[in-house]
Amino acid sequence: MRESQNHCGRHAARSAIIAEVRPPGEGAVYLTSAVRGRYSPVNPGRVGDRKNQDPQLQDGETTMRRAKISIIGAGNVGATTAHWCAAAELGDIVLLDIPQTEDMPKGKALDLMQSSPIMGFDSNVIGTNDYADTKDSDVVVITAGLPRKPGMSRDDLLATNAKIVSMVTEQVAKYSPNCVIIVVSNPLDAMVQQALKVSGFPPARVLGQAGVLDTARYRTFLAMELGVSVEDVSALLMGGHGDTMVPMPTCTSVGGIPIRRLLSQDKLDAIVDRARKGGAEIVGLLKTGSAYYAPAAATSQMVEAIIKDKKRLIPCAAYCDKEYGVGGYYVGVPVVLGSGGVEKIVELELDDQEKADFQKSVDAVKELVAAMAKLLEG
Ligand SMILES: NC(=O)c1ccc[n+]([C@@H]2O[C@H](COP(=O)([O-])OP(=O)(O)OC[C@H]3O[C@@H](n4cnc5c(N)ncnc54)[C@H](O)[C@@H]3O)[C@@H](O)[C@H]2O)c1
Ligand SMILES: O=C(O)C[C@H](O)C(=O)O
Repeated sequence: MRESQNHCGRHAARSAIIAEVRPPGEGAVYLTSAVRGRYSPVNPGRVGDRKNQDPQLQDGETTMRRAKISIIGAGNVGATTAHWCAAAELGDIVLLDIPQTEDMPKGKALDLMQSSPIMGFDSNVIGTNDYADTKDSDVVVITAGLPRKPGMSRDDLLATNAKIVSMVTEQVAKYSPNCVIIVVSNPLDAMVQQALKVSGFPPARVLGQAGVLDTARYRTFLAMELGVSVEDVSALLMGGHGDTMVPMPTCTSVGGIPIRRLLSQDKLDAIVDRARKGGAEIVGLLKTGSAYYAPAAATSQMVEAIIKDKKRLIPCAAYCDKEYGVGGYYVGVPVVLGSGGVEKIVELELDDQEKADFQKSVDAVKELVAAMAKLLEG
């Protein structure tokens, strides 16, 4: 085993039970590593649900282990998300694709594992075509589905991807009833709505990735224009993951300086426009598919927020009912993301222009969801 091959002393110590802790009201929890997985600070409740996997444990004792992340769809976004998650040692990773892809997910997983001695991570990565291997995941990322090609809009993927996301979600919910689902497949806002419906999960545990990516694009273009570090650019975009997404100049600052004091309205408008069309720009360059490095980085940031219960305040596609008066749809809003999934939707006072733009975006999402319902009925 890898454990015994390197850093012998460290691993020898790890393979023994290294500590015993008793969270209030729970049985003994043994912090173990090599054999049963390292203690993960994440989701102790969820991890603790998997009790008695070890026959040596007594009733009520639990085994802590690494967090388990399953990624459905081992294509560009899925495999790259696995890469970022493994490199950040967020947990053990299962990469799943359809049987027609045969051993492809296994090949990608093994390749990633072989980078671990160089990159210095101990996450276990497996590839599979069998949902049984995803059992009891803490987080499941759905990237299954077609990407668009030049000349297509994300909405052109609706019919095919709605069916794929429905089939995938059914299996995910069956094997990991307590997980948090992050949907990435497009058209995003409709796909995450479908995942909510099929999973039957509470809305807090089903969310979509779009806002982190869209905001990252906006921040990148602002940093490029101003010649400053991206780290100093703080920003927010709201609304659906489409051309109607809503930039929020009032929530954009660089080193604490409001953006309007640094850039003319014309320049800001041009940057906003480029961010809105950021996905299409990459599709036009790649020609064979759509962006994946930045989408995967965005997704792994969300996985990290959940796994590490970080309470990140970031934009995600979250189910909004009364919030912002949306009325039961997924749309990009700022949320607090932690081990419970969407733990809070942050409601901002919008100015008149922002309100009108946001409503336009919500209307586009509603139309898409209605079109999906028709397609799935037919
Ligand atoms: N939300 C976002 O910000 C965002 C960003 C990038 C891409 N996307 C979307 O993510 C999806 C994936 O993009 P990609 O570039 O990885 O595409 P890709 O073609 O490289 O990979 C998709 C994978 O899904 C697999 N798949 C298809 N049906 C499946 C099923 N029923 N079960 C399991 N796996 C299945 C395919 O075999 C393929 O390996 C696309 O819909 C794309 O539009 C969304
Ligand atoms: O543009 C796409 O089709 C993929 C993704 O939604 C993106 O924004 O990069």
